[in-house]
Amino acid sequence: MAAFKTIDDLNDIAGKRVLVRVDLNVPVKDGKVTDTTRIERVAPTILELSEKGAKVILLAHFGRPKDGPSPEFSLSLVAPSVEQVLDHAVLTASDCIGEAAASAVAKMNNGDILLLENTRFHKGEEKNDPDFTKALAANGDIYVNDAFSAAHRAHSSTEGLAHHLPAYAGRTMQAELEALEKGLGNPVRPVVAIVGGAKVSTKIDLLTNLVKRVDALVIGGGMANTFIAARGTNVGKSLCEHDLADTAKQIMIEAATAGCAIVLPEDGVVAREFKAGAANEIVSIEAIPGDAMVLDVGPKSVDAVKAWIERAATLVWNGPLGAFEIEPFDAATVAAARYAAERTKAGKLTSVAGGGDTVSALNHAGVAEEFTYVSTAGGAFLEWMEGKELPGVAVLSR
Ligand SMILES: Nc1ncnc2c1ncn2[C@@H]1O[C@H](COP(=O)(O)OP(=O)(O)O)[C@@H](O)[C@H]1O
Ligand SMILES: O=C(OP(=O)(O)O)[C@H](O)COP(=O)(O)O
Repeated sequence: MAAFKTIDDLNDIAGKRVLVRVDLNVPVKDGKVTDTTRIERVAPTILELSEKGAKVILLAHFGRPKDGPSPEFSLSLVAPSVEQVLDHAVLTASDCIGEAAASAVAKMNNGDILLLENTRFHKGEEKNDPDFTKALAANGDIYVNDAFSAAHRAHSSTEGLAHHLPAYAGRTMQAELEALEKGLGNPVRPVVAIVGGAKVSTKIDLLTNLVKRVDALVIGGGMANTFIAARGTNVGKSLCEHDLADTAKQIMIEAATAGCAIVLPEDGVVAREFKAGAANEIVSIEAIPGDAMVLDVGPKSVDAVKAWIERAATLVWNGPLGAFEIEPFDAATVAAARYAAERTKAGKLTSVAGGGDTVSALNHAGVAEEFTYVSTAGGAFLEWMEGKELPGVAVLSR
């Protein structure tokens, strides 16, 4: 029996208003969704509830809007892709609470699917504010959380709602937890983690505990620049969070104590513009020009990453090694992903990767299907790896 209630515990839901928290935080370029994996993963829950006659009301965040509603962060950009993936009409509302939401819900027929606007357009969402949570709850009879990738956030729509409405785990939430437990519950050593990407400040703290659980931590992407700068190396105009230098140093100390190798890039591919085809050169990591930025790790670093993948029995990967969306800065991520896929196919490696952009990068490399398991979650996946309790999961527990 699952540790929490699932959709199997829901009976007679025809006509019931079911608030379903999904993660629609998908990569978008020029106003178009570039990877629909997260939508595909939540589709079974949405369609199952709709087929059972529920009024399915989708709640989601999109990006990190700072100052209330803005077109850039509107879920109306994502709605057409949701409709396409579901092959079902999707109604929309211009707000997730108040009159706009209530009147859209009142017009729903059994089986309809409605996508409410970005929950983060309200400050109350991230504060898990009880009044905001009540306003969300007013539109539902039942709450289903299918957003494992947002379950590390104790927000109104990911945690608060479970205190107001009968709460259930969706199919993806259930499947993610089961698959991670199966693949990483008792990982075969050596365990190598690759962490890269751009969300440095929200992920760097996680590394303090991760180094106690893995044998090597390979750092790439924007995360690597922060570590290299902490060591005193000039990183030019690279994406780097200089104020996290002390955290980075502390992680290196924790790693040494725990016997975890920290692997930083030896070389980088630098450019002066963040755009596809920008003029670029390979430089030693100690010689980054002051007016340039590292957009990918270099060939020597790729060899080192591959050597660590070869040594690993289990690979855990979150965050691309470079700005993979713009060629040629996808080279290291693609090479490492293909090598990990090759080792997995040969039966030498259990490979588990997670994160919205990481999934997109693996799809770009053409190997997502060949990994042992690909989670939709990045930060939540790393926190799960650390052994931390995820608020969105804990609140569903029986
Ligand atoms: N060196 C770099 N400089 C700038 N951006 C980078 C660099 N390396 C990776 N990125 C960016 O990191 C982003 C993905 O990071 P992140 O959101 O942390 O991953 P995920 O969504 O998989 O958890 C991508 O958009 C990629 O372009
Ligand atoms: O994309 C997400 O995180 P991830 O990139 O760490 O997987 C989730 O939707 C959570 O988003 P947030 O990190 O803005 O809270």
